[in-house]
Amino acid sequence: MKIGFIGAGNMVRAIVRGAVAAGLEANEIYLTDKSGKSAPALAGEVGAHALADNRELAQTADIIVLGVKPHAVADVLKEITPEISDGTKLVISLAAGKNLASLQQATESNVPIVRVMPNVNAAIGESMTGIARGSAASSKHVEMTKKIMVSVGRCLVIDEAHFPIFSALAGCSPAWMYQIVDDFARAGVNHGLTKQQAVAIVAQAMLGSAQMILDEAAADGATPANLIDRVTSPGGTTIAGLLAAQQSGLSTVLGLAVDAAVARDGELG
Ligand SMILES: NC(=O)C1=CN([C@@H]2O[C@H](COP(=O)(O)OP(=O)(O)OC[C@H]3O[C@@H](n4cnc5c(N)ncnc54)[C@H](OP(=O)(O)O)[C@@H]3O)[C@@H](O)[C@H]2O)C=CC1
Ligand SMILES: O=C(O)[C@@H]1CCC=N1
Repeated sequence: MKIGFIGAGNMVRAIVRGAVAAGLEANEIYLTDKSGKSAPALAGEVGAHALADNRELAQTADIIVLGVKPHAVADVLKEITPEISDGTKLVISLAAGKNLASLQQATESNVPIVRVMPNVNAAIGESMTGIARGSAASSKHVEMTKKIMVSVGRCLVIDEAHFPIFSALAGCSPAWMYQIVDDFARAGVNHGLTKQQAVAIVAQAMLGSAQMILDEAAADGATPANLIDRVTSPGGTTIAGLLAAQQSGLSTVLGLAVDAAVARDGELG
């Protein structure tokens, strides 16, 4: 199965690197870009092929992944429509905010389209990816999409109505997690650690905490709130820090970040 990626930016690089590391055949991957630089660079790095234009890519590939920014998606779909209008090729869109109806409208109604929301942790096989099926796509197309995305992390087939919140919690949140680590690390620097020491300490704490949340939920249904109670000794340091953070609006701030991302998602469509 030949997979063509239109766009070779941050998200496509993450998926291609992760998928090739997981065993996807690089020789079956085709890439295009706008500048003529990023696709050859990525192709050279992993052993894939860079092609000169999107129509050639659409002719060549069996699965076409739209990896351009949301505002460019409709034009790219129109450009490749002559190559995909017979409905034999699967189109996968990564674009935030572009719903299945608008994607379908930008091409022929029989073209199978699957909408996907991955995240950049795909590069290390740790994406959390949402998948929704378009009106012309079959369960076989969903399985084909899952096969690619499972190679770079966990997948959930979700109702398309949940894409905006999924996009905030899974697509955007890595940036927020990186910000949280950076903020904690700066506080560590303020207390005498080097930035490198502080980042390593906080990143390991975040990694271990995420794994605990998943493992404990699977083992006995423990929630993050249950885990918090195990750390907060009565009269201790953790409860002092937790209350200070809550009094300064930590929960409100995180909720506002999610609300802003969901609102912006609605504007991109
Ligand atoms: N970044 C992320 O964490 C996530 C992104 N997404 C979605 O993925 C998509 C890509 O985002 P991201 O990778 O961050 O964006 P980037 O800006 O990093 O990459 C966009 C890519 O599209 C290429 N491009 C632009 N126009 C064309 C065109 N007409 N034909 C071929 N290639 C073109 C650019 O080429 P060139 O390199 O030459 O400029 C670039 O390689 C977006 O729709 C976004 O919503 C989804 C989930 C997470
Ligand atoms: O910021 C964005 O629009 C994209 C979608 C999710 C993560 N990055």
